[in-house]
Amino acid sequence: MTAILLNAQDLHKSYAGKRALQGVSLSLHEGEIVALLGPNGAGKSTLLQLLTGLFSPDQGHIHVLGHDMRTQASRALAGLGVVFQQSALDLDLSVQANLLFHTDLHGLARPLARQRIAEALEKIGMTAQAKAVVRSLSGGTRRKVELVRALLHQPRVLLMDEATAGLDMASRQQLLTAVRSLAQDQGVAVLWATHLAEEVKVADRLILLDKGMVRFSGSTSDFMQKAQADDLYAEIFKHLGQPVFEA
Ligand SMILES: Nc1ncnc2c1ncn2[C@@H]1O[C@H](COP(=O)(O)OP(=O)(O)OP(=O)(O)O)[C@@H](O)[C@H]1O
Repeated sequence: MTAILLNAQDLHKSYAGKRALQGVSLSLHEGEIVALLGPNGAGKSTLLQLLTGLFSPDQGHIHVLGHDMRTQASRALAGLGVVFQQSALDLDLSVQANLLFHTDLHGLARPLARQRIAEALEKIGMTAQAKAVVRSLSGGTRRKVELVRALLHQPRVLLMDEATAGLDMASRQQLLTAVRSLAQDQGVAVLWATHLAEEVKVADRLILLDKGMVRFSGSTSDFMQKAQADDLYAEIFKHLGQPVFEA
């Protein structure tokens, strides 16, 4: 059995009395990609906000690499890389300056940081753009910088919230391939909130959230069977499109 890198137990969160999460538990194992699905308002963003330490749950616990998000936040956060839907880049700074800002936050020594940044940019063919101001880059290129940024401190867990928003098909494919190899080659555990069939396809497991509760956790084939008997699954199934389950 592979190691559990992230473990969330019985998470509850309400906003002004409105329940957004009602007892959500999940774990992410080394090297697996888990797709997080759910209709609008299901609680996906809330869950990711709790997992990334942005907010505290009203009840429940989150451990990253065994570190409690509440009492050992900096250790827990050191194990996490995050790509949010909204950009975390400063548009008026260069690519390099943005990346150095992130490595400084994580306490990486500058020589090591510069080396990692140079290697990462080379890998995605962006060496020539290291000095470019982020505002001058296309949306897709900015997303690639976001992913590089999220990985510079070499986290063991990667959380992605609709991370391919705004990418064209080719760029999305590149990102999928990069994430797949992170999981396979480096054992990174990935939680990927998405609405896109092709992203679900690379997942090892699906978690379906609805009305703040986990309605399903399992393989795509199990999900498919449920879709034949349950309206909610059928709806998600229809929304994602059948090709996702043919692979
Ligand atoms: N800051 C907030 N204040 C009040 N209610 C909120 C807040 N954030 C989320 N909610 C409510 O909590 C519930 C869960 O919302 P959340 O954004 O987590 O869902 P989601 O699955 O990410 O939805 P979407 O797919 O539309 O982004 C919704 O009913 C939403 O209206």
